[in-house]
Amino acid sequence: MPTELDRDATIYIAGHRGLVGSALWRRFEREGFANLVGKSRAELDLTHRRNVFEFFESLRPGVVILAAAKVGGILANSTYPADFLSENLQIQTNVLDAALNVRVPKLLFLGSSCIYPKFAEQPIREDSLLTGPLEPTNDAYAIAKIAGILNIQAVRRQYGLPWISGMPTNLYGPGDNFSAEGSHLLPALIRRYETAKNNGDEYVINWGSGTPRRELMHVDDMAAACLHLLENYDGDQQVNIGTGRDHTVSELADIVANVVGFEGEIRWDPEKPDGTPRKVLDVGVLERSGWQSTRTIVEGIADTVDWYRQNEAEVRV
Ligand SMILES: NC(=O)C1=CN([C@@H]2O[C@H](COP(=O)(O)OP(=O)(O)OC[C@H]3O[C@@H](n4cnc5c(N)ncnc54)[C@H](OP(=O)(O)O)[C@@H]3O)[C@@H](O)[C@H]2O)C=CC1
Ligand SMILES: C[C@H]1O[C@H](OP(=O)(O)OP(=O)(O)OC[C@H]2O[C@@H](n3cnc4c(=O)[nH]c(N)nc43)[C@H](O)[C@@H]2O)[C@@H](O)[C@@H](O)C1=O
Repeated sequence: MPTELDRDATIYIAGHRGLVGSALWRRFEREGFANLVGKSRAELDLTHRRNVFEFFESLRPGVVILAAAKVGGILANSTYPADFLSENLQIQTNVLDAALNVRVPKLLFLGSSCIYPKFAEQPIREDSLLTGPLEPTNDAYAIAKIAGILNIQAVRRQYGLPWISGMPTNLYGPGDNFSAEGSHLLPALIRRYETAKNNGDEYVINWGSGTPRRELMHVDDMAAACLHLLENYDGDQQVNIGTGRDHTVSELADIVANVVGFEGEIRWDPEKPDGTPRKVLDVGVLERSGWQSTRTIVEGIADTVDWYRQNEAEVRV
């Protein structure tokens, strides 16, 4: 049963300065929500349990979206698994417990497509969760996210609150982290190619073999899907959020090269991890609920390259 969110509700977007949180903020503002609340990590560190409880007791939000997490690309995840597991468990347990304490009526928890088994049948359906071993480069992060899904299901069962979970595919867009070592594929490529073009370099070196396939979604589409789910979905099972279309890393690199205008050679570094060979989501549940992604990958990358060029001095690196 669709339920429109009250445009005057107090909506706490945890992680509102990140890639996802800032896109959610833009989307909700555009849709007329008047009481959005965000706190930077410096203002409220979500690993500090007591502070998180006090914040929720004073704010008593009507809607919470949990987009705060320790996030990084394949190398960051495989180099710092203990940090990814511990910080994410702390952040989400504190936020979900504090939200339960004041009985927040609507809540969306965000995980990631890496929760699914490394060799899950493609496209990956929601019910393939916990049917096989995880991809080792991000298993610690994935376990924290799986705990979050179970936390939402447990609250629904024990307390009857209509909280939900969304599992986005790989995302990109304005506000991304463009760090050379810590970022995801697309921001890394955009910065590398733009720098190479500006420096007149003859070649760039990308990671791995270029053969893995990835599904990439523009973060503004993902934010629209999140609002849609909050208004149109009330179920126990996590919902995949993606486009349902994927490309090889090498194809994505060629698109970035074309959009940026880099004409040099592309080399590959086999010492860097490839990660899972393929993870394209089955987006049937999302589409049957009434939302579908329409932006093409070329449009999305062109938008992000424009944003990068206009904000190069301030991007996160
Ligand atoms: N990026 C992607 O490709 C994908 C992301 N997701 C999910 O989306 C969510 C958001 O990711 P994304 O926006 O990319 O990540 P970002 O790194 O861009 O943003 C994360 C945000 O979390 C905040 N944060 C981190 N640690 C703490 C803390 N201890 N206390 C308070 N705030 C904290 C940061 O705050 P501050 O800015 O103040 O430091 C930042 O705003 C995550 O749950 C992630 O799993 C899912 C699939 C793919
Ligand atoms: C969203 C998801 O993101 C992470 O998983 P991932 O999909 O493997 O992430 P990625 O974007 O970093 O890499 C995708 C592919 O791209 C190749 N690749 C080439 N060149 C660069 C490059 O320069 N940087 C990066 N990062 N990758 C590169 C790289 O070798 C790999 O084959 C999870 O850890 C976890 O955080 C998670 O949930």
